[in-house]
Amino acid sequence: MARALLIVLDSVGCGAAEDAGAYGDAGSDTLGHIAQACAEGRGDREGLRSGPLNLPNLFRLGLAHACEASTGRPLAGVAKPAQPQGRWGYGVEVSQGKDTPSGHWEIAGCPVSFRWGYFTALENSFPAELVAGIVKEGSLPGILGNRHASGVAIIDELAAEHIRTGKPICYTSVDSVLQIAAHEEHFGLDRLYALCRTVRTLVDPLRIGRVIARPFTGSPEEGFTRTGNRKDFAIPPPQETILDRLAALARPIVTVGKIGDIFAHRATGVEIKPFGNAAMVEAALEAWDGLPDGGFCFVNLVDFDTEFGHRRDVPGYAAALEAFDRLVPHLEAALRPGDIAVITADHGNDPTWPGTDHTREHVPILAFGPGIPRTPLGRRESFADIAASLGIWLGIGPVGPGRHW
Ligand SMILES: O=P(O)(O)O[C@H]1O[C@H](CO)[C@@H](O)[C@H]1O
Ligand SMILES: [Mn+2]
Ligand SMILES: [Mn+2]
Repeated sequence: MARALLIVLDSVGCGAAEDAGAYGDAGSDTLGHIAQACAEGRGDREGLRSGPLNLPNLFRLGLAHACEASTGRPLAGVAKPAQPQGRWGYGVEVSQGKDTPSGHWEIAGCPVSFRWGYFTALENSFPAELVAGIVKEGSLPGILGNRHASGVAIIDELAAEHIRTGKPICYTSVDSVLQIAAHEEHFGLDRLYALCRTVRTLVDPLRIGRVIARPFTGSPEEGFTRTGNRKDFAIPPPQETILDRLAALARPIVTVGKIGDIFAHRATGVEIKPFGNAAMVEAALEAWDGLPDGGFCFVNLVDFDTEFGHRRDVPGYAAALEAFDRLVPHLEAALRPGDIAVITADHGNDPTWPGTDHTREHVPILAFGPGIPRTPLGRRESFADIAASLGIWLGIGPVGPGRHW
């Protein structure tokens, strides 16, 4: 029986979607602009990387073809192979929102049909009643922040005051999120998680997608660093996902990285959560090796987004792509006859774009495996085509409203 390996490269978009203008993102292009910057020498960083974007394995599977089909422009500085060895295409998001849950749920066969709640005010972002609720239910002396912010910057700015006062740092972004940063020792990690659970119930009526714990360590003298203990408290997907269908049929499921959090731990099987892209691929390969027939392994690689997209770090993003590319042959070697692997993304996060938020983009879709034909997938009108197709591949029928390939 077939097995399926689905890898989401978090934020690796391949060109502005037709509706990107409604998100302030017309012209954004995560992969295209990284390739362009690298071709022009703006992707160089001493000791890290230099030169044109070098992704020989992903290009061999059809990534450059997918980018060009999405934007109508070739990737700068990249010679694309004449005949890709994978099935390549790109997906268009139908859900309203350029956030991680929307992208992942749609990939899993559950597009988001409702509108998320957002905290749109840049300052004093949280309604007064909500702040009062957080303070009361969390037994807190108050909160800091209460505005739109980039996570690393707001910790640098407010961590000392947080330690002095015991007030957690609460902030948001253009996404449907309420993030809480607190010091692992001074405030306490378990206490931060408990606070996030409390706040989760408070923001449920506001349809906020995620409450995110952002623990950090350090001191004013040595500086502060976010740790790997980030935890997302998401609302569950509103309808069946491919995970639900597989779990109901007692199929083996392994989820790696943020997947468990994103699906509110519903039908997420054995959850593995190492820190960092390389460790996640390694853990996924190990789990895949022991995954029985009919099994599904669903992986999210978050570093592209968190470490480089939101930080608007082009050389860092390019280096992370190149590091992943070097692991692709290991993924290919791990596929047996009957297996399929799909590499895709959940939204864009163009590191050359103004601001620090996600960008509304198409995503690449690369499918490969020993028995997979090399015909193009073309343009897919929903990310949900992935769940529909993997459902068929796994013998459980198409899942969700997508059209299978
Ligand atoms: O700046 P940081 O804290 O990384 O926040 C980012 O992470 C959040 C969740 O992905 C996004 O909404 C974005 O604001
Ligand atoms: Mn994401
Ligand atoms: Mn993000």
